[in-house]
Amino acid sequence: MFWACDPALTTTIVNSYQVAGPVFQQALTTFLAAQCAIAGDHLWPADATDKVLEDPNYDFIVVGAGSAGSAVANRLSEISDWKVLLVEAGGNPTLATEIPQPYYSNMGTSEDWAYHTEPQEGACRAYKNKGCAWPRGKVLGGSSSINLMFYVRGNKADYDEWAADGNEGWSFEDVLPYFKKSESFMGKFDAEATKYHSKGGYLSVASDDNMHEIEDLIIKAAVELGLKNLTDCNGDSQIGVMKSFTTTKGGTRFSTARAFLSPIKDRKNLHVIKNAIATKIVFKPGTNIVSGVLLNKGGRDIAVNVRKEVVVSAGAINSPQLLLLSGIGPRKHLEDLNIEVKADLPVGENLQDHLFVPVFYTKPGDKKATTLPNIISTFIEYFLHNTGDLIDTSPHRVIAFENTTDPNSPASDMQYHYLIFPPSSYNLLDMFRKHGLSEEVHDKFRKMNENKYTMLVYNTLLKPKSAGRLLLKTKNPFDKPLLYADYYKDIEDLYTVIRAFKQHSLRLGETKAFKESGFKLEWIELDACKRFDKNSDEFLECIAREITFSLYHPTSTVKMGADGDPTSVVDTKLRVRNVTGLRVMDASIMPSVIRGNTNAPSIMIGEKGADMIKKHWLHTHTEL
Ligand SMILES: Cc1cc2nc3c(=O)[nH]c(=O)nc-3n(C[C@H](O)[C@H](O)[C@H](O)COP(=O)(O)OP(=O)(O)OC[C@H]3O[C@@H](n4cnc5c(N)ncnc54)[C@H](O)[C@@H]3O)c2cc1C
Repeated sequence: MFWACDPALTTTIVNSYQVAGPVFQQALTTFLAAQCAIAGDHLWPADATDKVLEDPNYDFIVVGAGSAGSAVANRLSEISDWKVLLVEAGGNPTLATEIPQPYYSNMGTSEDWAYHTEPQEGACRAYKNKGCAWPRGKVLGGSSSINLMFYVRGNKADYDEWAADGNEGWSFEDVLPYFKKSESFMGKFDAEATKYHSKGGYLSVASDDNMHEIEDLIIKAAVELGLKNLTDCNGDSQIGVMKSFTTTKGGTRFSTARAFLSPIKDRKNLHVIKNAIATKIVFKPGTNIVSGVLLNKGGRDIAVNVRKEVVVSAGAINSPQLLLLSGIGPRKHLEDLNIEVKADLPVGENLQDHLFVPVFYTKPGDKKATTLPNIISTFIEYFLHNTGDLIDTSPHRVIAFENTTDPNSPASDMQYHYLIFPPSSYNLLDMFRKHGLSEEVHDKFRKMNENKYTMLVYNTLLKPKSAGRLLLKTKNPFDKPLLYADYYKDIEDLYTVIRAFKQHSLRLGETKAFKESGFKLEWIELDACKRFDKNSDEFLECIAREITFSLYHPTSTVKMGADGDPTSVVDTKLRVRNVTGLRVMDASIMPSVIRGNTNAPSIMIGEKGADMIKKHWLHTHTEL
């Protein structure tokens, strides 16, 4: 029970403040009601553990209620004859997940799987444990409940490249209807928007006419550097600078839990079991035909049977982990762990991600915004009036895309984000500590941010040539898998980041807009990079290898590919090869990571995958 929604508790709390007078009591009541309205348990489907125990037989079992899984469960349960079970390792969204602005506050909480990459020589060197932080949502809505809410679909070329590699049905033209199907676009429908956006879907996509002065500044500076000012990176062209659309509505985050689960929370044929982990896919004895899933809830094993199909939507880390635990993966790796091999497939290979390296700009400022009374009044304003700084992700909404080798190419190789930290904001939320960076970086960032606005330009490598891999550490489903990011394994990736520094991020300081604003380039003086001249490539390389970050977009570990593609795990209908009754639908199936943020594409994959299942079972009625 979310405490602010409990009438008895609310009355007790309010009554205990009688001495403060009726006005205060009224304010407190409104405050508690607002909290309940934002994140109360009544908003989400109830937990169905009792129903599962009573009758553990389903037509479909969907593992993971994240970006893709929530969409899949919703669409499959539209067929009232189908009994659908959605299994989620986490619980309900919380107040912290639902307030848009302090998104990094969810890192390291119980709503985060909190993965870290394995130490590697050439990147993530400035982290305490030498591995980059890979947060993943462990909550209804999955990573869409803890993400930064940018609504970006990627570049048309991404999908056309997938199709050109033999993934029939996955060109941009093929996937656009599924992006539109999921979407309830809240911006203006001009000619371009009408082509690319739609109103009828579940997912609110917000476009805000208000421009924060810092957003305006960044756009002006980027335009000075030659980028076009666009209104929509999901429109005709992606290359340029713009204010991103966001998955927010009415002052709250619009996760896929809010979009796809909340409106159907009482649907009779959809059961949602929460805080339950799928530990193994089960097969009919002596066959490769899937018969169900083994779950673990609070230490208790629960076997659930499936009549039609299991859909794994546990994300790019947990989906391959579950397949490997179930005997689907590289033979040698499985045999080394004494796991019976069901299908010898390259699960966990081809791990791709977007890394970013920050460049810092600072300007003197007043600490006032981050003093305790100010923070409290900001929260009060949010709860009582649903206005103020917390209602959206302003002023962090600007993004830019460019191709650093060919300015005329329609396909980007770099994306820029710009995050602004008010003076002393580390007191409120220390992004560097949350990510596990060393005390040295943390202390130097604090010093930098003490009396200054600090802008971090995220130089994000969009089309990495390097790929890593995921392996099981042990066959215990509760042990985290080993994540080898292998950033910069292909040295071209490092060169692209350095080019981006020189073409964009370092040049921002030379623009009239930045000069007038007072923002100046400032480096964190890392001991490891001290010996290099700041104008040299060696210095930039050092920075790129020390303070490497993940932009939280791991993909492609259960790669989709055409028949005959030995690197693929699923076919173009997302069916796991050499196994019957099992599909994977989430970011892990992307043949290669798309040039943009990965939430909207994961939802699209869920929409398209669910449609494939419907077409199969409703129109052909054949066994898979
Ligand atoms: C901090 C952060 C910021 C980001 N910012 C953005 C952004 O601004 N815009 C954007 O487009 N993208 C962003 N992303 C990326 C985007 O959110 C993800 O790529 C996307 O949500 C992935 O969707 P998915 O369905 O593949 O997996 P997820 O959404 O991660 O869903 C997987 C779900 O499966 C559950 N699960 C896992 N294993 C099991 C199991 N064994 N049993 C039961 N349940 C299980 C998980 O708990 C989770 O709920 C961000 C991600 C993070 C973490």
